[in-house]
Amino acid sequence: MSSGRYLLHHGLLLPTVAHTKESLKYAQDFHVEDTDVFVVTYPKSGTTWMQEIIPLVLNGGDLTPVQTIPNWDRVPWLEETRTALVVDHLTSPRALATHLPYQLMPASFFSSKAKVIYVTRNPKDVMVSSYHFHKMASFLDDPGTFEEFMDKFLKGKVLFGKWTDHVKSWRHADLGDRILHITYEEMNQDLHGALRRFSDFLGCNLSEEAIDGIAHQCCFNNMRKNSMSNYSLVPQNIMDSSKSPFLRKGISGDWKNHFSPEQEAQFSSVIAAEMEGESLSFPWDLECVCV
Ligand SMILES: Nc1ncnc2c1ncn2[C@@H]1O[C@H](COP(=O)(O)OS(=O)(=O)O)[C@@H](OP(=O)(O)O)[C@H]1O
Repeated sequence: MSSGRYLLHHGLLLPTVAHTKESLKYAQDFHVEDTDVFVVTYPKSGTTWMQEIIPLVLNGGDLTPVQTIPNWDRVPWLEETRTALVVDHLTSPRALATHLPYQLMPASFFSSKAKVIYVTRNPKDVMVSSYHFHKMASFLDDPGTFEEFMDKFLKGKVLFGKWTDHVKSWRHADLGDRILHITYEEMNQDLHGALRRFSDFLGCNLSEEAIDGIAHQCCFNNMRKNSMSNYSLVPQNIMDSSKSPFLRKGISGDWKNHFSPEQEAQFSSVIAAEMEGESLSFPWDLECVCV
């Protein structure tokens, strides 16, 4: 691991391009408002998609924010350096994103009424997406071979630590009806249905017409064209989309194009062992590699 590119925060690896000790202290001391909405994800699980969706849902489908504000300022990451710079420009209800595990949320979050939407994605597709991201992002170490990256992923020696720890921390969150769990796969399969769930959860009462408009704006092909959301504003020497676009494929199951049967078996057995006793079921549980 290259020194200087990463820092450790409570044992979690974070990229210094976006996080400093000051930004992490800022996140810890952040004053959460009851009306805040947090989009929570393990990296590569659909964060950018939710940074498009949630402002639209909260604004009744008004396209202005997603057409004029880059996603990182529209729904800033709580733990990143930019939040302190843009938070005063957010209108209420504020939408914020975070990759933090539950226990590292700001102290004021736990006593607030803020809502959370937690998006989980098949960890195999998360790993594939992350692998390609490491190839195009110059501020991250080269991922090495797929085999080497899988080893790091399963050991949690990747951004924000182990996928299993992150998912479990938020599944055990004591938040009652303040939290909505959804999967990337459900969103991909039925975006309209997901939007209705978000609208109900956030009390937005969106019309079917508004939901149609939001679904149109948020579909992969349209988001890919939106310079406020496709990371094309980031200079190529920082994110090189010729190596891999940020909005890369946007599908479920791309892992089947990357894993050998042996890798799939090893990956599944490590994840299953770490999720044992959780009694969680996910849409991808019945999939296996076809040989
Ligand atoms: N609209 C839409 N539909 C379907 N899929 C989408 C959409 N927007 C983003 N994506 C896909 O999400 C993956 C990136 O994840 P994140 O946005 O969480 O990345 S990050 O954590 O913010 O770096 C990345 O997945 P992969 O394509 O598998 O690499 C993106 O393509």
